[in-house]
Amino acid sequence: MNIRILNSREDLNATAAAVIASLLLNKPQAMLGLATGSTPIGIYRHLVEMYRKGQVSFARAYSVNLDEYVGLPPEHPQSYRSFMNEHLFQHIDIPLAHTRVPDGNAADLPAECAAHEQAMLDHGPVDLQLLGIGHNGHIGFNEPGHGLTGATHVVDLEERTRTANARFFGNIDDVPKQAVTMGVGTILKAKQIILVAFGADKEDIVKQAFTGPVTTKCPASLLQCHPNVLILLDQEAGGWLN
Ligand SMILES: N[C@@H]1[C@@H](O)[C@H](O)[C@@H](COP(=O)(O)O)O[C@@H]1O
Repeated sequence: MNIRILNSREDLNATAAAVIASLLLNKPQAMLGLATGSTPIGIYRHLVEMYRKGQVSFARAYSVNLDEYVGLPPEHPQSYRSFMNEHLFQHIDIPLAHTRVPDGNAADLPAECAAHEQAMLDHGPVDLQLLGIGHNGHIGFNEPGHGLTGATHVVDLEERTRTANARFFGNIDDVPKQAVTMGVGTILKAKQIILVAFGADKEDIVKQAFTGPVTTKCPASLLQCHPNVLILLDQEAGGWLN
């Protein structure tokens, strides 16, 4: 596990974008595992800028997203499909047919979960998985528990997670109670993982996840078992290392 503290969020965003761009230079058909939430927005902005300057192309790349809310149609403004279109896909040259966000509105959710896993078999494995971290240590929507499900599955969201994400919906009652998420086993199959965290409110959970015990009570701690993880932190989230 390689932990780097960057001087600013801009440095952090630029560093993560540069790692993704250099992967695509070496392997244009790479499969990217992508994340949502506020954390990756700046990284996507950098990638769009690099694309506009001709420094990176996604024309042959594939992408697969970590998660999606259950019950939101893809065109819902708060769906993660809408998020990805708005912040990345509609600004770059990735063919939309090469992008996969779970369909949380599918009539047969177990079949949708299986199809998500199959996409990673067909075009993967995931070469690089980008991750944020929730305040309770969740990755994707894998909430802390006595056990974790390995593969893509439907999960009940913790109230704390719904509250944290209510800022995007305006009203806690509008936040879905369930999500489809890659499992921790799915995430650990990625060849390389970059976890990004910024802000003082992430300091405690980042410290716990990467210096504490490996435990399902903190799903991000399982990343300690992966051979190729890069943790990128700003000064605040990495304050415990100073
Ligand atoms: N499912 C997402 C995660 O993929 C994300 O990493 C996390 C942190 O979000 P943020 O980046 O907004 O702090 O919460 C969300 O619930």
